[in-house]
Amino acid sequence: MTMALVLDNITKSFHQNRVVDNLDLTVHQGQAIALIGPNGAGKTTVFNLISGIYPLDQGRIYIDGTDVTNISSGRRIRAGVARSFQNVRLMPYLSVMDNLLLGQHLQASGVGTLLAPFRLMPHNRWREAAREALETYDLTGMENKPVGALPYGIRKRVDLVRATLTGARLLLLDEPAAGLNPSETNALRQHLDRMRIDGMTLVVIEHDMGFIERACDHVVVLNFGAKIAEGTLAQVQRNPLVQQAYIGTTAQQEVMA
Ligand SMILES: Nc1ncnc2c1ncn2[C@@H]1O[C@H](COP(=O)(O)OP(=O)(O)OP(=O)(O)O)[C@@H](O)[C@H]1O
Repeated sequence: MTMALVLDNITKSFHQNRVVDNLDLTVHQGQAIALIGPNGAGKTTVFNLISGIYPLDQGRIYIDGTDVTNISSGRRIRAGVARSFQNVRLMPYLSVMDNLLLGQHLQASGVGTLLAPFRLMPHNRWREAAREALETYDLTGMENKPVGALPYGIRKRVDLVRATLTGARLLLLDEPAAGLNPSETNALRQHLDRMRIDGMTLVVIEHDMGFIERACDHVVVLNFGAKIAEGTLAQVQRNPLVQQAYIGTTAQQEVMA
């Protein structure tokens, strides 16, 4: 099975604070992994390390078998990593279509980027791909609407479509279900399943255990930057180390449910 992501013994400290501690993680292509842990456990930092925002202190990161440890954030995007943030980062005054085209434009390199402003070939091809993706993700008819006027759940879905259009094969999702109502959450799960069928690999930071149970097949638990458990959600919920890590936290009830 192809390994979409390998974290090989990665470590990161800020000043004297070891935030990611000798972390090993392997994610196979098409898998959806949840990264959970109490506040401050290091989850966002792991995303920042995978996407190349911060350099590692130690260890190596492989994406699709390629060692990306020393390559820039921009080149990692071209290597197939996309990220969806908790606060949707789209241009609110631009239409859905323009946001999607902008995403494709920023990701592209070489001749395509040069030709795009002149509305030559790649631009039309991108527009066609964007239209198809909008249809696939149940957003038909939305292309001319300004993003800022759309309900939050729809904006999040547009953000997901933007990520798929970058040609990403590994998607890092930061609390994708936060702020969604139950029917939007259900639709999100179905869309993520579809992305996986298409070969996308997902790593998800999420606090909603019900969502994790339905959307992810493997759960990794961090505490103080170290992996303390992994397995199915039921397995990690039964783990005494996990229960101990969450004691006294606001998420205690959810994790031990
Ligand atoms: N750029 C930085 N400089 C210094 N400390 C940082 C930096 N980024 C993160 N940290 C620290 O690293 C630790 C882990 O933070 P991180 O945001 O990765 O945790 P988290 O598990 O995502 O938490 P949460 O669930 O609250 O979002 C925290 O103590 C945080 O203060």
